[in-house]
Amino acid sequence: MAEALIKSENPKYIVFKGEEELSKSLAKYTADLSEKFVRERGAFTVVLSGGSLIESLRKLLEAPYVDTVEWARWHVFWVDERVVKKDHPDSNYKLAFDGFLSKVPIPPGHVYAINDALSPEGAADDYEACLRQLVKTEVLELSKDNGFPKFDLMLLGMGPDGHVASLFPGHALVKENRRWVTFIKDSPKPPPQRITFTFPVINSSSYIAQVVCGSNEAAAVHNALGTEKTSDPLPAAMVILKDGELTWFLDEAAASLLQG
Ligand SMILES: O=C(O)[C@H](O)[C@@H](O)[C@H](O)[C@H](O)COP(=O)(O)O
Repeated sequence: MAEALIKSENPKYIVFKGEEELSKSLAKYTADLSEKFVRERGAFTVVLSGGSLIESLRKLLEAPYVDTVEWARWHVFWVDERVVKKDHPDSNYKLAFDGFLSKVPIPPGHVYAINDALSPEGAADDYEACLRQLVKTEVLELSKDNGFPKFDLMLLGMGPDGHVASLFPGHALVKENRRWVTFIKDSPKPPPQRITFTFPVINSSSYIAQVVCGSNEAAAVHNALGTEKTSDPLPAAMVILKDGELTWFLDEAAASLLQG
């Protein structure tokens, strides 16, 4: 069992000695939620991000999980995607496919990549239409509170500037409160053209794991999890679940500014 150095309940975060320990715990957390949702409703909707998160899922590809997880019940989405061809090195789909999805028996029809033939506007509309269709077929549930889609689990990363998904500090998109999926053409992190889930969708999730490793992110972690409230919070601090559970998975370096 992966040993946590620190566990905090409010805000909920777990600190691990290193990324290796974190990845073991993240695999168990994800497998446990998969089991719960498959039992409760016969499907598990999982939202991936890009970046280092995919590497941190590697323990799910090992025993016991690779054999025990009901992969056929998984439905996989992206919280954000770069508007590039699916075989482009910048594609979050390619990153996840090469490092994770190609190694487990998730039915290809349950993997919802963007339509890479479209413009950012078109790809965002198309992805939102895909989600609406999945609500009709009851793969995806809607939040009873606000009518936004309610995913079972989102696995999020965070950039050193405190961005989550493709919602960047100071960008107007952080205030989008109508669309489910929107687009950005001037992302400060390259490549510039992306689609992204909006905060009302992210914040309607049942569970979110916010996974952050490394000292480059320590200041943003401190800012997001600190007690000082600011009028202009980082996007990472705007992940707030009213009817769900957010857990931060941190390594010691990312958590280094939290104590003292
Ligand atoms: O488009 C992307 O780059 C990702 O989807 C993005 O949202 C990522 O999760 C963060 O940028 C953190 O990335 P790292 O884990 O690599 O720092």
